Amino acid sequence: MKKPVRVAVTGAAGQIGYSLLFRIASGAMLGPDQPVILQLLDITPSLPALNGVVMELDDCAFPLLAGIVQTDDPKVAFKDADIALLVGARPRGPGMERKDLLEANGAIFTTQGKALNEVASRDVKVLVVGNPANTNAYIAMKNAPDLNPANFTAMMRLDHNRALTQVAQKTGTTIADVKKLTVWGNHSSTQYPDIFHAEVKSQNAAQLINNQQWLESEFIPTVQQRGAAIIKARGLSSAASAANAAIDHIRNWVLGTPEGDWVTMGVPANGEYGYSDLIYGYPVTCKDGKYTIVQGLEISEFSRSRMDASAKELSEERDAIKHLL
Ligand SMILES: NC(=O)C1=CN([C@@H]2O[C@H](COP(=O)(O)OP(=O)(O)OC[C@H]3O[C@@H](n4cnc5c(N)ncnc54)[C@H](O)[C@@H]3O)[C@@H](O)[C@H]2O)C=CC1
Ligand SMILES: O=C([O-])CC(=O)C(=O)O
Repeated sequence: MKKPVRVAVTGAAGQIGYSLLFRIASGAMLGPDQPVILQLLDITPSLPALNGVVMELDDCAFPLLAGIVQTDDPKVAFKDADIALLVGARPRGPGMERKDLLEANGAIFTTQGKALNEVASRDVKVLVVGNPANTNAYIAMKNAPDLNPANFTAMMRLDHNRALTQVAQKTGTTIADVKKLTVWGNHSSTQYPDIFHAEVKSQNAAQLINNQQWLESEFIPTVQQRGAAIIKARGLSSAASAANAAIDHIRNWVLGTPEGDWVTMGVPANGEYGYSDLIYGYPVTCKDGKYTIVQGLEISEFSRSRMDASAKELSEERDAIKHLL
């Protein structure tokens, strides 16, 4: 039996938490032979609801679930954590952009960055889901100076998965046929889903689809606005698909990406494609628990202007949260 992995999840009593915890405990994230200890954090008023979720986890009798911690103290939740999923934060409502949440949510990531810095495993893999995810990840990273900045990531995988489905549906293929998509930039309406390097059954996706009107007027806006469309339809922001994307992100980071493909992760930019001091959505491959940004892709003017616009928005968000660093 392998040693259990400690997985901290914040906002564990919320709607994403409810879709996420059961799948982690069942082995969907780290594999069918990997025991986990769930270390669950929520705010004090949500602890009774969290206790109800823990009762349900107990009632599932998951063979891989080696322990559960429930707490309102980040230093308890993050103690020796190997993986930290930072979900707990306010969601947006209709008519809001995700960056409108910075004021309400930013400070959460100062406190949690400091707590991770103090008590988490020195190799902790952090995924920020709470919005605005990229800038919240930046805040947490900057408040954890003793940890490797590379271990702080933001969730762009939902955008990546949304783009995969749009391309598969357009080309009448299945998800397994679509490879090497990228969603550059911010998890916001400026993100840039890029099919110019993507492949459908080994053919270049942009050439195969060959429809600039669809690309500009349908594909890109549909992916950019999908979160808002879900809020409009459901009255609540996406939860099951967000939890699924978090599981995909961590599974690939820990267990690797398949040969001949890559995924999108929001990771610290250190000059790649001209961006730095941001958490930016890049194509990455993962191996042995480490990710590597795919370098050297040719970037057209069409792509560059969109990638730059998203970087500009991220640098504006960064300027707005200087007081939290
Ligand atoms: N990056 C992405 O692709 C996506 C991000 N999100 C974001 O994820 C976040 C959570 O969404 P939901 O689960 O739907 O919201 P929710 O409101 O259902 O749950 C949030 C939970 O976080 C808790 N919480 C609030 N402050 C906290 C703190 N300081 N520490 C620990 N827990 C805290 C709340 O008590 C609540 O239980 C939102 O910010 C949402 O916008 C949602 C979908 C996709
Ligand atoms: O749109 C929202 O606010 C929730 C979210 O991040 C998404 O669904 O991509």
